[in-house]
Amino acid sequence: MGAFGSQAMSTQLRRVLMRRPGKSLKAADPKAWHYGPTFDADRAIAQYAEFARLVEKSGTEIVWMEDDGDGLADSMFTQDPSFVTDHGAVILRMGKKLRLAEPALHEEAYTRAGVPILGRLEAPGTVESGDCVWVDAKTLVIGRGVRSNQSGIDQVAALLAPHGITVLGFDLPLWQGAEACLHLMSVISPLADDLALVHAPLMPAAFYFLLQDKGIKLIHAPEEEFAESSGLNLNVLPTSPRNVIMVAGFPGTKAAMEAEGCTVETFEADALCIACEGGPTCLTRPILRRAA
Ligand SMILES: NC(=O)NCCC[C@H](N)C(=O)O
Repeated sequence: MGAFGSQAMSTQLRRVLMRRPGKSLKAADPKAWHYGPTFDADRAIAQYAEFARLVEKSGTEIVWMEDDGDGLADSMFTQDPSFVTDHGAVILRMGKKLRLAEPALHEEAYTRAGVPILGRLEAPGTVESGDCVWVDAKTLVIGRGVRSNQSGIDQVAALLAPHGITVLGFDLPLWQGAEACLHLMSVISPLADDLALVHAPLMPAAFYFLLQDKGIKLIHAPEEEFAESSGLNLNVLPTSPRNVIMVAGFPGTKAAMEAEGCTVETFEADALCIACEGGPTCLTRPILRRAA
């Protein structure tokens, strides 16, 4: 059996599922996929390679899936179709219809990698893991919004309850509409057990107060950088507590994290993350996070 278990957001990343963009991204119709004006598949592929290099440099093992031209352009965003608990992987059901085939690809990859399957979501339930945040090892928050619905949240809660895990659902706003991508992780990136980067105006109020009650310090990312990047300035991947990878070009956000003791690495991602609406956390599905 392969190593797995990830009921944390910033503990040392050891093993991660990623899918290298290729033929499907090159063939993608930007209008159909809701990709923005800076989309350029060849540049996106090159920017992804640099991101993968940074992940590997952190000492993380990458379990690879390849894009052989199945048409699933968004499947490089491996954060969303599944998540991994200490008891196995949960295979989700996507809210974005163009992504419905992706969870089956994750299930195949987990089977190859020796990760057991804890359960699968069924229609009409939808949950995308970009909406899921562990606030501690026994509490999973899910943002109910354009991608994740109550049926999906109930199904995840039923799968996790036997393992002593509580699931809390909090409402997200519609913001830029049903076609755009606003996940719970679009408004927060946990950076350490006691620290998170946030865009408070779009946070569910109950979630904001829960983090405050838990004594988690919130860094408020500069509003103008959030607006300029459609939120990709704060989609930051911790490879270990206070060691993070972010999209280049947002000096105010970077400085705010450095002021709290974070070490920040950046990569150019205008054609990849900004255009395709997903940042470094979205490009990775942690399989194992474990402290030394
Ligand atoms: N967790 C994330 O925020 N994932 C980003 C997914 C972007 C992708 N274009 C989507 O719309 O699903």
